[in-house]
Formats: sequence, C-alpha cells, structure tokens
Amino acid sequence: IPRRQWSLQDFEIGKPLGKGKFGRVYLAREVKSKYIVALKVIFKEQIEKYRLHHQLRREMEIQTGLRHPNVLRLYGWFHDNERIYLILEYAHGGELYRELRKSGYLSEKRAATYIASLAQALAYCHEKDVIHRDIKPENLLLDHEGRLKIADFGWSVQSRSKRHTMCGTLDYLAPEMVENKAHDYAVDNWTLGVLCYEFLYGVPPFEAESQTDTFRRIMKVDLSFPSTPQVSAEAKNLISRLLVKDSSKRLSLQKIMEHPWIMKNADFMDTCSKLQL
Ligand SMILES: COc1ccc(/C=N/Nc2[nH]nc(C)c2C(=O)Nc2cccc(NC(C)=O)c2)cc1
Repeated sequence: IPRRQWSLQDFEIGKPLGKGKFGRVYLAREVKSKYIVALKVIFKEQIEKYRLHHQLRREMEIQTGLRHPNVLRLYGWFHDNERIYLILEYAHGGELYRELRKSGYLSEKRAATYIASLAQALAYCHEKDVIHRDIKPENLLLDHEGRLKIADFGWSVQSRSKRHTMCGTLDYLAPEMVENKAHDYAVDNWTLGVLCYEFLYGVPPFEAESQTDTFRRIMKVDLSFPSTPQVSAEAKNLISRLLVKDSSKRLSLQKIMEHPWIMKNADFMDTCSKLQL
C-alpha cells in the first residue's frame, strides 16, 4: 500500500477481531485496492491517561520500518479528534495463544518451526537495533498459512546508538554499561527459552502461585522438566542453553537456528535460511 494520507473514508470496517489493551481491532478493507487489513483503534484519552504517547509513537516508528516475513507489518496510521488508527497487516489465524490453549501443547515440529521463525525475526530486529522485550504468545499472530508474525511492538525499544560507541573503544565504558548493552539484546533470547518450554509443555517454566514466587524461580533459574508430555532430550538441551542467568552465556540467535533440535524439526517453509547458514 503506497504511503499517503489515510482517513477513515478509505476503509470499509468489518467485524471486530478483538480487544487490544487500549482499543479494539477491526477487520477492514481499503476501498480502492480491496486490500484486507486489521485496523487497530486506540482512544487518545487512554493514551494520555496512561501517558503512553511517546511509547505509541515509538511503536509506530519502529514497526513501520520493519520488513520481515515474521514481523507483522504496520502500513500506516491516521487519527481524528478522539482516536488513533493503526493500519496493520491482517493475520487470519489470530493469536498463537489461542492455538496453544486449544491444543494444550504443541508438537516438536510446530514448536521448533515457531522458535526458528522467532529467532530469524529477532535477528532481523536486533540488526535494526530493535529489542522487542515483550515476546509472549499473546503478541504472536498466525497468518493463513500458519506462519508466525510478531505483533505489538508497544514495549519494544530502539536501543540508543550505544552500538556505535561500542564499535569504538570500550575503554571508557563502565562494565555495567557493556553488560547492560549485552543484557538488552539477550533478554529476547531468554524469552525464546521460556516460549519453547511453554510451546512444548503448555505452561511457562517458572509459573507459580504468586508473582513473588515466579520472580524467585526466575532469579534462581529454578527449571525442571515434567515427565509428561514426552519431550526430546535435544529440545530440553536448547531450553537449558537459553534459560541461563548470565545473559552473555545464552545461546545466540544464530546458534539457535543451527541447533540440532531446530535443524531436525523446524520446517523452514518461508525463508531459505538453510542456505544462509
Ligand atoms: C476471536 O477469533 C479471532 C480469530 C482470528 C483473529 C485474527 N486476528 N488477526 C489480526 N491480524 N492483525 C491483527 C493486528 C490482528 C489482531 O489483533 N487480532 C486479534 C486482536 C485481539 C484479540 C485476538 N484474539 C484472537 C483469539 O486471535 C486477535 C482475531 C480473532
């Protein structure tokens, strides 16, 4: 869709797809091109009330600039007095979360395919200095072919140009700055470990009665594998190499894509990533 000034008159609004955090999402069709999109309607008063103006602006700038088969496209936006409208790619399958709840847990092939897609998408985002920081099943959508799409960059950050200073000399950078930098990117790798566990067992690894207990289990990396469902040793190996406290010791995105469990089970349907390896 060519970039131009959009307005509500350009769209025929269809059924509501669901409620987001700050508004609703509707199926819509752009009148001239007949192109089907998802129109996310956000109420300005909600944004002002929670002072999320800068964050929403950041989400829009970031997501507009990203082009990857596993990242949901933001084609553009417009607003009227009360609302902001985001023109988003329509993913027919909806939230991966629903599929996970319906089937309880996923097959190793499906889980590995999703993890491989996420690793590719995150490698692309990290190349563009974007850290998502909030990858969870609710923020993952599926298209009509079951291909995973990372959505909702509301909590992502464009890492400041520390990278460039990083290319210079480290002499002047305090250790926590360097550690912080590494830590920022690796937070998404940790999350891949959490998601891989949840895809295979149907529950997240550090689930607990209270937030405090979950926090304690995370800080201790209190990881254990239930005896059912049956999960391969390779899958457990990948999870154990991602859920590592020291962020610099987590498996890199590239290493994830080369991991035996991924190589054996992932269906690289959409990208020729095997050739890249
Ligand atoms: C309730 O059953 C559903 C089945 C499929 C959908 C498809 N949503 N597809 C989308 N494409 N681009 C965007 C953005 C969306 C979207 O936000 N969907 C959405 C929003 C809020 C809740 C849900 N719920 C579920 C179950 O998918 C989906 C939405 C709802």
